[in-house]
Amino acid sequence: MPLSSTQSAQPNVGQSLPDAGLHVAAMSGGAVNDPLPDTSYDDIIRLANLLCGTAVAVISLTGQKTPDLVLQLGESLAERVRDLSVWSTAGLVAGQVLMVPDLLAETPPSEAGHGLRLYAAAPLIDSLGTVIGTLCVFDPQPGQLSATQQEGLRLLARQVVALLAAQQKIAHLSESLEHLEILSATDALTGLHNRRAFEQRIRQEFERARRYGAALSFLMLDVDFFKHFNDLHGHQAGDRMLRKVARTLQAQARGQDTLARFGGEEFAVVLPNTDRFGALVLAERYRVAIEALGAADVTVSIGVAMLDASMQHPDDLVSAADLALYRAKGSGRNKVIEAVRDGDSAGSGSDDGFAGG
Ligand SMILES: Nc1nc2c(ncn2[C@@H]2O[C@H](COP(=O)(O)OP(=O)(O)OP(=O)(O)O)[C@@H](O)[C@H]2O)c(=O)[nH]1
Repeated sequence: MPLSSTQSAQPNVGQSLPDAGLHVAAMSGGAVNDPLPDTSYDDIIRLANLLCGTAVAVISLTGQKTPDLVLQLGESLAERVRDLSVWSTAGLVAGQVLMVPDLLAETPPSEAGHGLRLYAAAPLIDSLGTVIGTLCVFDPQPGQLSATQQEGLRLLARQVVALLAAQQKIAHLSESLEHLEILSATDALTGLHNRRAFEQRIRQEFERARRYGAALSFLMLDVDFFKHFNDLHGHQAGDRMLRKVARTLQAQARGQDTLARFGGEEFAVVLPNTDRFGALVLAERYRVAIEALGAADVTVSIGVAMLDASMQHPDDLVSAADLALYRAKGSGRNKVIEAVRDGDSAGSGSDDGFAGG
């Protein structure tokens, strides 16, 4: 990945001299991400050329292969730059600028086709004192950098290191932030969405469904007699069972559905674009899957609610499902019961539960 884009097309320095003022930036692949604008590196490269009166400037990171360097400088010159850096490790570590007044004098004629003669490199030294690369300048004319130019190049090299460090810090921070965001939306016990993430999702889906007239259904599930399970097997076994229930529900869920732990032994499922029949079928599938676990007779009761015109707030949908769940509990548990719908007099779905299929 280049630290900066080239100002013009890739220079073929193996065959012709680059235009005066041309600058090139290169680095070994993928060491840093891109949160800082590449123009920062462009500016440094431009400054290096202005300061030194040179034609080409390159930021090169060592330690890895440098395909971009090869691409931009040509095989033979890239090789030469690497060799020079190796030769001069001692000088570079001391922070000195390495200068070769005439590369031609040091290069076998067969490899001198790049046409660049003056070469000077300031080391990029990280906070541990390790040389991590160079900021180098090249020119088609042989020559020398003055003491002031060398000092300027060294200072610019320090700015490159500062930019790289800032870039790495930003990348690290954004990784941590991403991790925190995931953690803050996840239920620690089951790995499902937590209540907070659920509330955000149901709000979004509620608004979306009302705006576009789309179907939206919601399930509230509660593990039956879970207090008894805990009393019998202990709280830790209870935790394991909740994880198992969560995994089982997850295995049945579709990609668009949001499965969350609502609290305690209660789970919630938001079903976008799902009508009444689809929701009842899904709920029955969940119920059967938990029953089929055959684990210590663990079952779930499920209340099913659909968005209707009377509902003004996501809580209305949740309350409707909650009431249906209450009826499922009251009518024997291990049941799927549909909420009373707008316009129903006595409510739909008998308390005998839904027989899906
Ligand atoms: N192990 C474990 N138990 C929990 C957790 N959260 C809630 N519980 C338990 O779940 C039980 C819920 O009990 P109740 O609300 O009386 O309901 P129930 O026993 O499932 O009975 P019904 O819902 O009426 O079928 C309580 O004993 C809670 O302590 C948890 O994270 N881990």
